[in-house]
Amino acid sequence: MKAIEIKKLSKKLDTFHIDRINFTVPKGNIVGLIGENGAGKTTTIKLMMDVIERDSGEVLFFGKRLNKDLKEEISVVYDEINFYEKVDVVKINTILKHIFKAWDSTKYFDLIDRFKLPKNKTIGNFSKGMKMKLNIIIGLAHSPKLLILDEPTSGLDPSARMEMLDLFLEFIQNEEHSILLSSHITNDLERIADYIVMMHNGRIILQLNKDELLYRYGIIRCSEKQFQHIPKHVIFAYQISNSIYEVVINNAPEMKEAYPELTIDRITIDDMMSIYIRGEK
Ligand SMILES: Nc1ncnc2c1ncn2[C@@H]1O[C@H](COP(=O)(O)OP(=O)(O)OP(=O)(O)O)[C@@H](O)[C@H]1O
Repeated sequence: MKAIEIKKLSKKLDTFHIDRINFTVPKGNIVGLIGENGAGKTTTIKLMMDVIERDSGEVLFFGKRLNKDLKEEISVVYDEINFYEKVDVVKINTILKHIFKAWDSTKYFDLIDRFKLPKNKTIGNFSKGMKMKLNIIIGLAHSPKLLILDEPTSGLDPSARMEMLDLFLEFIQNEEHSILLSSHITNDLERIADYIVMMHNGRIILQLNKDELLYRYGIIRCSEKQFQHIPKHVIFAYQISNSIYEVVINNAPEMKEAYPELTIDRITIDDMMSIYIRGEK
């Protein structure tokens, strides 16, 4: 079962084009959507949720088009909070329990305590990180099956980030829950994501199981002469700095056997993205 299935989703904005993107979020999994600033991650999420009207393509949640009932089962957390400024967390509970059918006040206050958010301050006096935590807590307290998070950890300090990642892992434990999470912090995704979807210039350039990605992809640092021997079809991207070629390849295990003289290092998702963005394809 797929929690999300996106088929040929397209949208032309002024100078930017979301170009026939396809990807899926399998139920019970965490999918990390990564890409540089302006790659189109937020626009994609807004198109999925009908916040922006799409030109073409289809988005299915649990096999169905978005409707009122489905919206109850999906939480979308954007990286901004803008309408709760004058109230405190207690008042938010009072408001939202009347809005969401499945609002869980106990879960909400448990998480408020767990993340040490003050009960006596209005949200306008919260720090950016505190607002971000609150946003995520609200997202979880209306008991969704699917959580969609846009840059959820970017304003958090390292210990809060780790705690939030643990919370996401707890959320998917029952195998009925799924997460789509956009982030620049690829370390976070390496830690928790089951699948990685890479976006660049409004297109999906790669989607793969994370373990397979880290197993299959590798990085070769070599001379130009050695570079000429690397079969072109295994090259994902490369860049040249100070006459050293840094080459991202898509079949490290086979290349290690075929070219034992080459040193093939493990790759990070950061390296992959930055060489793809700055280098040659
Ligand atoms: N309403 C709009 N009208 C015109 N262009 C837009 C609109 N919204 C977004 N864009 C453009 O779409 C592109 C993608 O923006 P988007 O916010 O989706 O990127 P992103 O991957 O989420 O970036 P970031 O990591 O910086 O948040 C940008 O070039 C942006 O200027």
